[in-house]
Amino acid sequence: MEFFTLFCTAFLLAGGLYWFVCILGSAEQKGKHAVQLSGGSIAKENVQDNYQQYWSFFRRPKEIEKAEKVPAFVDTFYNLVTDIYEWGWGQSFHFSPSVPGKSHREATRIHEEMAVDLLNVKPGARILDAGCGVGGPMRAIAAHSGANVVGITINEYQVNRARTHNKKAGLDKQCEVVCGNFLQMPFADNSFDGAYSIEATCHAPKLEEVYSEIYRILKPGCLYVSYEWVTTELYRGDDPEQVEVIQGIERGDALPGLRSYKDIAQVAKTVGFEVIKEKDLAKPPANPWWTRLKMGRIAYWRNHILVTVLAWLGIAPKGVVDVHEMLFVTADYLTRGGETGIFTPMHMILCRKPESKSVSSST
Ligand SMILES: C=C(CC[C@@H](C)[C@H]1CC[C@H]2C3=CC[C@H]4[C@H](C)[C@@H](O)CC[C@]4(C)[C@H]3CC[C@]12C)C(C)C
Ligand SMILES: C[S@@+](CC[C@H](N)C(=O)[O-])C[C@H]1O[C@@H](n2cnc3c(N)ncnc32)[C@H](O)[C@@H]1O
Repeated sequence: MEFFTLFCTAFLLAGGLYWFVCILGSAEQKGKHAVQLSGGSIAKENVQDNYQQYWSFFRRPKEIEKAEKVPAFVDTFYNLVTDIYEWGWGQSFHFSPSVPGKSHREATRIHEEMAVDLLNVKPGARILDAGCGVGGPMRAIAAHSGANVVGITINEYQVNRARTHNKKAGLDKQCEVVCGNFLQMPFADNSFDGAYSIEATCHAPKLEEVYSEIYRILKPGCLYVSYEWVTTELYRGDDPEQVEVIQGIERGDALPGLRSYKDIAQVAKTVGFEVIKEKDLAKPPANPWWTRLKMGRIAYWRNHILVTVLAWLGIAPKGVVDVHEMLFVTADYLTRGGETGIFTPMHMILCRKPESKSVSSST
């Protein structure tokens, strides 16, 4: 009898633990499980040190001004956060307006499909995803449009994750992933029929550099759409509370400095684009994008306990607790940025590379 009681208790405890870690702990059906959390390409024992290194960029503000150091700093950031993002958010690392009656997953897909619809590309076209993450948008866009998508990301761990997901989804023929810097892309001039970037170019120290690269690889007459992270017309740089929110967003999201909405079209024109459309997709009638962050407050606490226990057991790297804590704080700054309207992660700009000027034949 005693053995039976012991057996039942152990069975219930093991079942409960499995449910807590694998069912509750995974917010997305196909995301990572909590037990698989890693530091990306960083060895388990070095995660904590790399987290400290990440913070040192902000402790010494001069470092961040050195533009050439930014891609390496962004790479470290994505080693630290990629698994947590996938586990707690899904395979698309961006926001989208909430859509009444639709799940987060559906709202995300709608936002991604809108990008490729704006590009007006035909099935079989070759399009670029600048800053592709683990490829959530790339797969949705390839499936929706029939285009062949080439994604580029600075982070090698994401390249491997994206390739694995592409294969699993049966989209590996249509989706290619390259590890590289979008400030110096390994692609020929005039070789793409369209390009998009979703919440990625905010990591570029100088927007001109990434926009001019995208301009270079696009065929004349083709379109580029970007969803940019910017401060809005409501942002006041002399209000300490607002400055704190914006700096909080920069620190928790590896941003070398948020730009103003006013700068985006200006930069696009400077590198040669014609600006066709510009719109903050977060503005009403769109529903708030930040509710998904707010509604997960209980889930955050559950995740925090889970991550702490897994690190204590030696299953997750120690530094993962710090990274999770940092994201928890960042979620609050992002929510405040959204609620006050001083920040948007979806300032959309649609541009065209002009048709090449016809060369008049000499007589
Ligand atoms: C475009 C970028 C990333 C945007 C978002 C995908 C991420 C920004 C903040 C992230 C998160 C914050 C809180 C985390 C939570 C504490 C954890 O338990 C589960 C994951 C989070 C919800 C996580 C998920 C991704 C974000 C929403 C930037 C970097 C340019
Ligand atoms: C917030 S994630 C968005 C990913 C993807 N667009 C999505 O929505 O799921 C930003 C992406 O930009 C990439 N990135 C940032 N700086 C980069 C650079 N200099 N070169 C290439 N990729 C970069 C990151 O590696 C990451 O994949």
